[in-house]
Amino acid sequence: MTAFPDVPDAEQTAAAPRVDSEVGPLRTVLLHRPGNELKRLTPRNNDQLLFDSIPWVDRAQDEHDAFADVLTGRGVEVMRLFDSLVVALADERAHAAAAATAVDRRRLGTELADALGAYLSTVDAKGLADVLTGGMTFEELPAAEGASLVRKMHHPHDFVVDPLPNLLFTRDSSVWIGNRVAIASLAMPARARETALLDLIYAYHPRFRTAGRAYGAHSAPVEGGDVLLLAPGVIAIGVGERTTPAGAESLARSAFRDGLAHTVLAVPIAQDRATMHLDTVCTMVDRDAVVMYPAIRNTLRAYTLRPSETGVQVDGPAPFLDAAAAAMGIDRLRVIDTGLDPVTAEREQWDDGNNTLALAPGVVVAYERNVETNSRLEDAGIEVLRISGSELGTGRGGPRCMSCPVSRDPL
Ligand SMILES: NC(=O)NCCC[C@H](N)C(=O)O
Repeated sequence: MTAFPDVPDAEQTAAAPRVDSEVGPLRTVLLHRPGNELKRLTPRNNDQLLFDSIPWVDRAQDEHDAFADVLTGRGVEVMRLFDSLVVALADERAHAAAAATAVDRRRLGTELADALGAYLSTVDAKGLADVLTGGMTFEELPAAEGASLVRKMHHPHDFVVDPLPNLLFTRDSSVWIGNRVAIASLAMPARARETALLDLIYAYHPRFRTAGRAYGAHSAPVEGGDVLLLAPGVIAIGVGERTTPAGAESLARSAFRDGLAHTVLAVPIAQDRATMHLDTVCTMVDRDAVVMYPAIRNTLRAYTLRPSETGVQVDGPAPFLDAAAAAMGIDRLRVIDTGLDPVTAEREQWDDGNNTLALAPGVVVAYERNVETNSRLEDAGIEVLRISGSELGTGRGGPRCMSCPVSRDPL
């Protein structure tokens, strides 16, 4: 007898959502193949939309397909965000809620807001997903020409619905901790609407129907790129450009309350674009090893949070590597660093050399361009599966940023 009669058998036998570590064998991952939203990027809007240059979209798609192929070639089930969204939007409650998230009344005024709402209510799930991800311009809004001042005063290429080019970085918008999913609270206005889409996917996609939630999109800012599951029960949370101290504390409280963690390390990182998330400077490559930007190796510190009878006990700060090893119950965390000389290290850190995605202990996906870091990883016994990322990298994210693990086997 199947647990959910209306859920396809293949999905009922798929790995249950659960992630307890960074390196447990990866079973299922959520990716987003870049689509029309990347075609919206221009030299006028790329900074605001958090891209460093204008990607060649066809090539970015090819690179992403190759990334997905590496994962499927290693037995990983790849779920795609766009397809998952279309499945979720087939439910009319999700469709109505999604359309509402796209209508910005403050920007559009009553007449155009109503026109957009009415139009979106008529499009099918795929058409709505296209607008939600790729955005819509004033000239694309198929409403009757009225006397709307808003329409007259906007350029036809201005956005009625903003595109979401950073959906590519599925790591940041949601994160699985144990058997619960935390919808992130994204700090940058250009990404804020992403969480509404993830919220709908997790609420209405049959695969996630029974998934419990941790934390919440309306809480203080926390982005998934800052959240590292160092070991079962041990979470490191970067605090910098994106995740705030209040966000880290509140995620820690939520994880303690739900029994998902016994220790949380809050790790201050520089509030710069180059180090926007903890996973831009440090990712796990084995049960007891990280690849880390050498410039921070000796200065990275951590506050240790543990549940206490009165709430949460905060100790430190102490050197990150010591605090992490102590929390993980190991003698020491091995460090493989990015390049020998400071200039190479800085270049490869910028190009996401530290941003690896572990498929299993000692097996990672990395951008091929970070030659020095990759060879240092191999010297340390790590298998490196190289992918090209010349176009994908224009959004400033690597293999870890572009993947949200949904299921990993226990270590
Ligand atoms: N975890 C990550 O470091 N994600 C990369 C996000 C890049 C994106 N363009 C952003 O600025 O948010």
